[in-house]
Amino acid sequence: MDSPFILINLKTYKEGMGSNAHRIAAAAETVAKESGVVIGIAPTFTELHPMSHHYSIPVYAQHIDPISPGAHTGHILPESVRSAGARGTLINHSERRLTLADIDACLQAARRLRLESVVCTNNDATSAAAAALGPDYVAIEPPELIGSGVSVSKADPGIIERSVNAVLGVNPNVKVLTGAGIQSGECVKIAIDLGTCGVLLASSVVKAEDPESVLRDLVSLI
Ligand SMILES: O=C[C@H](O)COP(=O)(O)O
Repeated sequence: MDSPFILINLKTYKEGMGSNAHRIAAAAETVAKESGVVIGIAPTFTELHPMSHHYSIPVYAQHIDPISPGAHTGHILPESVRSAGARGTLINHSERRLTLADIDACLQAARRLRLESVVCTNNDATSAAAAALGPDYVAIEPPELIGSGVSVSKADPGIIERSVNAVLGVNPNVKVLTGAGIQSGECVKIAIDLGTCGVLLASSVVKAEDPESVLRDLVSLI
């Protein structure tokens, strides 16, 4: 079995920018080394290269656009994300939704560039649809729990279980993450016991006064 995976999305929180982004990345690097858990970070686009340059942890983009190099303005070019040192990318985050056709085009770009793909979904039906497109990961996140402080692991374990079954039924090579309100080692353990390989989270780490101690707690039961 692969190592458990924790992916920290810094979103556009002010607490996740500049020196704070470095503080969180350094904490993630320390805790990953101590625990053997893979901890990745998804900073804002302009901080992809500083993060990939300074830290050994995997760095992910928060989004790519389904475009190739050419006459586009104000888009996120998958090639630029790759050359900034990203290991992979989120696709279709709840706060950056795409059409199914665009998700497919983003996945083709990710495969072409050898970027790991994490397609976010909002329920088990969309998890199955995403799995049919063959991403590396599907991340199931009930939108109403995102940033709520209420953990999907405790409030809605059924959606995790149903999504794991839906994804594995469609494509057993796709790994499942879950997210929304994840804040403790107990939340992570429940998610893993339900068949996911880890979690996608943001506010509990990004807004913490001491991100390192939250990360230590998150890995404590796995
Ligand atoms: O990308 C992360 C998710 O949207 C979860 O956010 P949250 O941990 O703040 O609920």
